[in-house]
Amino acid sequence: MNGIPAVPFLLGISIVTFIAVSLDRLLRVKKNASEPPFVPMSVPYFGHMLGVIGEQANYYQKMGKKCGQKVFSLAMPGGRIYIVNSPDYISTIQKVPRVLSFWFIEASLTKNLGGISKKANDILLDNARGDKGNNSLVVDGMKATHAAMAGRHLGSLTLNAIQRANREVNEYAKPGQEVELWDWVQHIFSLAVSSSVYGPDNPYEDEKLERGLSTFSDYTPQFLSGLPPWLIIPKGYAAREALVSQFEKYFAEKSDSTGGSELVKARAKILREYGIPEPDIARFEVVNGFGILLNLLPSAFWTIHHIFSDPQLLEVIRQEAKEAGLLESPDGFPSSEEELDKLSNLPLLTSALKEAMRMHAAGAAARMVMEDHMLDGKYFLKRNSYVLIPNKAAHFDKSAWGNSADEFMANRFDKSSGEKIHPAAFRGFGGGVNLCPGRAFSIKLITSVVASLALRYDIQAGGKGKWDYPEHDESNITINLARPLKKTFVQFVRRAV
Ligand code: HEM
Repeated sequence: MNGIPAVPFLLGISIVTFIAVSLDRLLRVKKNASEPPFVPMSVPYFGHMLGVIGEQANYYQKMGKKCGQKVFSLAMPGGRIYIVNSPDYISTIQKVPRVLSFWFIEASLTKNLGGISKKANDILLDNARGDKGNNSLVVDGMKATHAAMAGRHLGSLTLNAIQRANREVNEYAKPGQEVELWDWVQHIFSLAVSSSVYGPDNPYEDEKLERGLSTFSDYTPQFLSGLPPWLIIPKGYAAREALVSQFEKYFAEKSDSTGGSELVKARAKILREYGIPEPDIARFEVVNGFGILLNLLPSAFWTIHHIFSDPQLLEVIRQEAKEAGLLESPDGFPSSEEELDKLSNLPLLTSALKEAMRMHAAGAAARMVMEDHMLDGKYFLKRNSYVLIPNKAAHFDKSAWGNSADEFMANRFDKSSGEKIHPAAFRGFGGGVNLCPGRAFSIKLITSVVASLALRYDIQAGGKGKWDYPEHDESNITINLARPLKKTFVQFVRRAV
């Protein structure tokens, strides 16, 4: 031991070994032989975590290709996540919603995301696992939401949204004026949806708040980290608190019961019945904004982009809208609940919307494993782990969509085209008991605006007159679709009808 004293040297070795063994115990995943195969990683313990941080949901698809498996495990420090890239297994997952739970995830994330009080969080988490019977705030709240978006409530909600969209389109589709399409879409659709949900005192009438919801949601991972948001993400925190303060005013002035839709009334009612403190109701509603608004906006954007950038498709959509009788409606928008039926006669436009949602999917649906479970009798899933279902993987699966999976085919979802679609391969609105209750509303609103635009306007791309592909911004983990990365400048040109 030339020059190095033996005792400190051995002590040093022992400390390093002790730390290494302790870290290994802490970070190593004890695998069960029946778990989905684990994909090896290049950086010990942290490789997959770094991959997910760097590439988000695209990393899951990459690992699927690397290991050649549709169901696989990624070891994370101290745990694992399961990735399901197969429509067949998605169907299996949907059959056990209480064991592989979306509702539990929603409940457990609301505390940090919405900044709700301890009392509200305790009420929300009480029986969120479902082991004390069937009732809990999260399940009863979902049931109330689904009921408020069905039957006659759905008709009035949809009509109100469409009428507001009509007003905004007339105001903001000014011929000869150049607008940025994503900006325009966000404005028209945010106001249409939020005014129909919240009524005359709609907090999102203030454009700063309307855009603030996106800003708030962009910081979701940081909110979920549990670190003080006012310190680490002052911009996201300020955006959330500005919304909360406007919604506190909204509920304090009873704007929900005087002018709000059945949806906002039903949700506030169930929160009050469970004893949620009044200031927390505003916080719950701000988080609900993600579901109500954020997926709808890119769905509308990509539908408009695909249709108006393709003159042949636009012409067929125009013809379809005429045949559905929309030319006889004021400005091409249904003006009564009976007239909403006209929107059911737009099979190609409805198909093009779903195809746009398929092509531009992002993110992943998440489920929590509530108890040890054998998926389809084949794969062992360990309690308290996450199952992730990347939307893109299902949407581009060639075994489900055929060789045209990578192409935009406007009529793919039109039943008359004869294409059979795997029941779990389209994840646009989720599936099973968690199927989106806003889907009929969203489809009618978007198809209504696009049909009216098609009948009344041409949309010309600015600059060189060529529609460029604006590419994907997939940075927001709460949105199921990519937002456009680059700006698209356009001009509206009135047509003679
Ligand atoms: C184009 C617009 C929309 C898209 C793409 C969309 C997408 C989705 C998806 C993918 C899910 C399932 C999540 C999962 O399984 O992990 C979902 C669930 C949900 N959506 Fe939507 N959504 C849209 C509009 C709306 C609207 C307008 C509302 C309400 C006004 C809404 C309320 C909900 C709710 C409450 C759930 C949870 C359902 C449950 O667990 O029972 N969505 N949505």
